[in-house]
Amino acid sequence: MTPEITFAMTGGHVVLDGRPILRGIDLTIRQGEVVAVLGTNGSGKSTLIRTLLGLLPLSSGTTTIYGAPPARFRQWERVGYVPQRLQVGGGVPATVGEIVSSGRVARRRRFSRTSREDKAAVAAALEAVGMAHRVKDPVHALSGGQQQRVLIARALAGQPDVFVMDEPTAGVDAESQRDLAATLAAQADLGKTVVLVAHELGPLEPLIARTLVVRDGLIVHDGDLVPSPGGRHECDETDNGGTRLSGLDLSAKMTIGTGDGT
Ligand SMILES: Nc1ncnc2c1ncn2[C@@H]1O[C@H](COP(=O)(O)OP(=O)(O)OP(=O)(O)O)[C@@H](O)[C@H]1O
Repeated sequence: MTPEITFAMTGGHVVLDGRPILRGIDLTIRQGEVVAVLGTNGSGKSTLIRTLLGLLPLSSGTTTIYGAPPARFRQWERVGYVPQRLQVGGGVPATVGEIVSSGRVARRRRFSRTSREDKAAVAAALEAVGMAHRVKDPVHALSGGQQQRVLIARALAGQPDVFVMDEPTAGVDAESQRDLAATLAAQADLGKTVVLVAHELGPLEPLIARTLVVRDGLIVHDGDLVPSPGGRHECDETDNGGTRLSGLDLSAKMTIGTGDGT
């Protein structure tokens, strides 16, 4: 049976502040795929994943999450989003435990109390990112990399069907990157979809089955990431949309680590 379609975008254009940022994206991601979105700063990677999630509106084209346009999508418990940065509003100091527990909200019935299942999922997620010992600490007392791990735990706690991660390894130390790779490998084995934006794949690289390269708001490559003799990585040349990219061109534009994420 063909896997369910997680995301489908057709002719996706996004204009921000009068500037075209996405300029015609056609993309289908099926359940169980592990996809890396690569590209230079400002190429449109975050815009693409935020638009897939309905956080930014299309100026033209269509996009769906599990078959529904974002505005009509109701199964948010199926989606785990890890944004680039932690944003805690209201000036109230939230603890690590509270942030991770908030990942369960979409799963809970309105006004229902935290269940044993909720507590177990939160504890397992904190354990997976090595932050269980900081559960009572305010998130603002954590380093950037630790905050990133808390955001990953929040997504894990929700036990979603798809993880959408915007630079999940940014600022995260090598050991924690390896832990994340192991965690995501286990999720992929469970048939979860993973879409992640990265500048350096590091230990995540063996998981990646498909690579999208975004340049100037277009997907200029959709396919494998192939190792180059120099130890760095570059994409093969069967790109999408008629733009032919040489490996040299790409590796000059992107830094894709090959080693332990250091
Ligand atoms: N809210 C916004 N209003 C106006 N322009 C925006 C907005 N958000 C992003 N942009 C612009 O859109 C372009 C693409 O930004 P985006 O964040 O998608 O890039 P990116 O590929 O994720 O970059 P990075 O690797 O630096 O995170 C940039 O030129 C950016 O300045």
